[in-house]
Amino acid sequence: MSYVDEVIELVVKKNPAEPEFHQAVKEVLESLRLVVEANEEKYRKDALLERLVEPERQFKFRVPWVDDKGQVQVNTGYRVQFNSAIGPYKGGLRLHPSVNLGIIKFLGFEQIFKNSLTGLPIGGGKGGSDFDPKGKSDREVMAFCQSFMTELCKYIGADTDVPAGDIGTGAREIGYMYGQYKRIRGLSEGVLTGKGLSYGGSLARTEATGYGLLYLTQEMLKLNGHELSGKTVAVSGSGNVAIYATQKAQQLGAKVVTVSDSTGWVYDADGIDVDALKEIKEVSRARLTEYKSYRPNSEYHEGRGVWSVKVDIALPCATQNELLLEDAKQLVANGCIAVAEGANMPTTLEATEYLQANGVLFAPGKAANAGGVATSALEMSQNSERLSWSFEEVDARLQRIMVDICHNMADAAERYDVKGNYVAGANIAGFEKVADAMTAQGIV
Ligand SMILES: NC(=O)C1=CN([C@@H]2O[C@H](COP(=O)(O)OP(=O)(O)OC[C@H]3O[C@@H](n4cnc5c(N)ncnc54)[C@H](O)[C@@H]3O)[C@@H](O)[C@H]2O)C=CC1
Ligand SMILES: O=C(O)CCC(=O)C(=O)O
Repeated sequence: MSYVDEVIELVVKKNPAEPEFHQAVKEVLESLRLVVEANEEKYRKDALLERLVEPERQFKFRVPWVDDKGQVQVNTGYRVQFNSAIGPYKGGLRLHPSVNLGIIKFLGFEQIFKNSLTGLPIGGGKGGSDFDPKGKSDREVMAFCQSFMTELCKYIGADTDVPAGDIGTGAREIGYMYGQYKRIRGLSEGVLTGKGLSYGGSLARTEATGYGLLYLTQEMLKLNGHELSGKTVAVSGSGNVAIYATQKAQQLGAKVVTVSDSTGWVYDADGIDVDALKEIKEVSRARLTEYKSYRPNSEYHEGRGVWSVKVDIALPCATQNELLLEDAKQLVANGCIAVAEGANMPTTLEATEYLQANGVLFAPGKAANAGGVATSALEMSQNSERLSWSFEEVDARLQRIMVDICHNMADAAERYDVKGNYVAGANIAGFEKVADAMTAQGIV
């Protein structure tokens, strides 16, 4: 059996009931076959792959808090510190009822290679809780965040592990967590990113993941003789990534015609109204059913369906495994030319393979959504030097980083004779740096 297959088997055996983690490991290791074969003797002897798939450390903890009725609620908190070979652990905190250890491990594993691709010195980590912020009052969210940080603060720090936002964790939650960290540890430091602008946040971090997704998509199209301007785009999700992806796509001359949430989706033939979307999701924290009151000519549908719309480009920006094989078939049948992942692992393995086999340009999340964490690293730099850069400066750096990522993944694919396979290219380019750093630092 090949070394890659042995390690995939080991991961499944050692981590049963963690299907998302298996999926992420398979996707990465399958595309590293050629690199691993070229270095097999050394990697085997050093158990490099076995070390890569085993988190350096993981925490699971109780999070008790009191709801508005005076009832005590208990959630489970997680932080997985996956790999620090190239820098302090870095990655978001997901607050969603579906969160479990396997989901945090898949996200943490992806984060290792994504962070490496940014070219910045950040290792991979991820955390979160099965707490559901939906429908909770501000006071309840604060009570949860304070309790969560009371435990988490023992394991994080500006030079060790720097969490940030993810699904369910936005500026409000980061604010409450930062306040509690400072209260307990007495340190005003860049321990979290995505902070508010009045207490150490970076301009453009809110926009960064969505904007970065479009910078990379635009470059990928350019490399393949297409342009973004004039294209019709389907976006899924309506959270942080989806909103700013929609905004930047429209600024760059494309038309976004869909957005979605966990209960339904909107089709707006005239192009999504970003101001209305922001009002509904960022201010009122309401459902997409509200969109029709801003745009009477739009359509609202229950359930899923954004991938059934005829578009040139698809940008999945909601959650994992939301673009399935039948969706991929529909996109291909409708003439879609490119898919770029704003979310983490939104496309199943079978759907990815189908898209690639049918000539659709496919940018994997670890490259396409790396602009968020890259800008978080820029926030860390600003915190360390106790300065704030202008929006234009951060945005210009973000653009450069995304263009570089695009070229690095394309070049790595070419080097290994899989030209145009950006899944392989991103995995190879991300892996090479981490493997090199792990090797240089000895058996740890
Ligand atoms: N916020 C960031 O900077 C980054 C986020 N990501 C990824 O992007 C994706 C979206 O994250 P955010 O926009 O930050 O979160 P968010 O909480 O702001 O928005 C999440 C969106 O996904 C939808 N959603 C969640 N679960 C769903 C489900 N089961 N079915 C259908 N829709 C669902 C929600 O309705 C919402 O529209 C996630 O995969 C996240 O890991 C990736 C890189 C950075
Ligand atoms: O900004 C960060 O540190 C993390 C963003 C994140 O969670 C992600 O890239 O998936």
